[in-house]
Amino acid sequence: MASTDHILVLNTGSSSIKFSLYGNGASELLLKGRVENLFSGPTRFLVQDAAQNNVHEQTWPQALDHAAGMKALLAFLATRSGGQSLRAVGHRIVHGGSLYSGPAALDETVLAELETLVPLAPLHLPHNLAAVRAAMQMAPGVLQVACFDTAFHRSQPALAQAFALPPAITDRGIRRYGFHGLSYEYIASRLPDAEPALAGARVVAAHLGNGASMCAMHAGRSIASSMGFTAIDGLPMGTRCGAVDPGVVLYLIDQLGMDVAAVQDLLYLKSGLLGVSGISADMRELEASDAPRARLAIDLMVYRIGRELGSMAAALGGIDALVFSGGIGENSVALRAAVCRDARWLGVEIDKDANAAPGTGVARISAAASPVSVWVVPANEELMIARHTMDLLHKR
Ligand SMILES: Nc1ncnc2c1ncn2[C@@H]1O[C@H](COP(=O)(O)OP(=O)(O)O)[C@@H](O)[C@H]1O
Ligand SMILES: CC(=O)OP(=O)(O)O
Ligand SMILES: [Mg+2]
Repeated sequence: MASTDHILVLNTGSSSIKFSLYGNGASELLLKGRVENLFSGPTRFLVQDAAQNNVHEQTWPQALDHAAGMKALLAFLATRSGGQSLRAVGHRIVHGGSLYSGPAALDETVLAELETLVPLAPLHLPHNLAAVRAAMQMAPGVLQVACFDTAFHRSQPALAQAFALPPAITDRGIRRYGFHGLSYEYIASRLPDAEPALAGARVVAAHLGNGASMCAMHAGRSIASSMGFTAIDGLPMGTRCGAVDPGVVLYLIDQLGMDVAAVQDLLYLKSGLLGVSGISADMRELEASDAPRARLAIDLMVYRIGRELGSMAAALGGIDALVFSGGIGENSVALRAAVCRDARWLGVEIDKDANAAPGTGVARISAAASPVSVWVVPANEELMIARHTMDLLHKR
């Protein structure tokens, strides 16, 4: 590799590990890779260069866990020269609690603090922290930076972060945080390039991937999020239920005799698209299925997105733009069409052809006369992490 000043970014999600390697600070993408289908299998590891040529491909007939996925990823990175110019590793850390409102250099003290937040993000934080430890071992002495999903939402008004609970409870950090902040921050950074007027606009963005949430942004700052204390709140997701009446949890424990582990397993891993359909957590499989329960799972997701959109518009006092991102938001033509159909009352008018083929970059998919513009913005949490990591590196 000719370039220097490499930054490695690790994005450990609930079912995948993504990485990006940047050269010359964060300005040049060198490699991008993804270990996917962890737990569900068959696990696949694909690495592409900046021109999207496949440079490494590996599949396993079975399902790998995060540790085995990380091992394969590190083994691949070890085969690449340029390790000597690795300046920093940036990590996506899903929860920063009330402790962190911006990127932080990772050390044992910070790791110990983050360990205390594991119950707030049981599907993500253990894997995030394991990735940090693996990277520390791979590159001892290299700066490791935590970039938090929650940080972008700390600008929300106090009311948006509050639960109607007594202070004795809320003082213990039990409040709304919001997630997918790195994705929303990236979206906020891209929209003004596409349409300068959006810099000061009221925007609702939907990050619809395995985890799914929505965010209301005003002038590029988060003012409300569909996710709250944990990443189960809000929309139904691949395997997570989204918002349920808290009375359901009490009933599960008190009347159905479920213990905490069983409730956690149900709400985080056996609900959402998978739970409702009984078929799959994968939107592609549900869209390809004729089963009525597959249809129901998709309809429920679309319905909840519509309800949440109304709530976000209320928080913003109106809406100027709607953005789709994440694996489902970027790729499901049918879901975008259904959400926009239900949002006509807000002034959303989609352009059918543009929606059917938005292309690969930031794309406008609304009709020219639509009062609310609609956009597809491919998610890029990794670039946001690389930028934050470079900033912290320069400050040191
Ligand atoms: N062409 C497609 N059509 C519909 N859904 C898709 C398509 N491609 C990917 N998806 C969906 O995107 C979701 C995964 O989103 P992604 O953002 O990649 O996940 P993660 O949160 O793990 O990063 C899955 O439900 C998958 O089915
Ligand atoms: C916060 C969250 O839900 O993340 P992911 O989409 O990676 O599961
Ligand atoms: Mg995701």
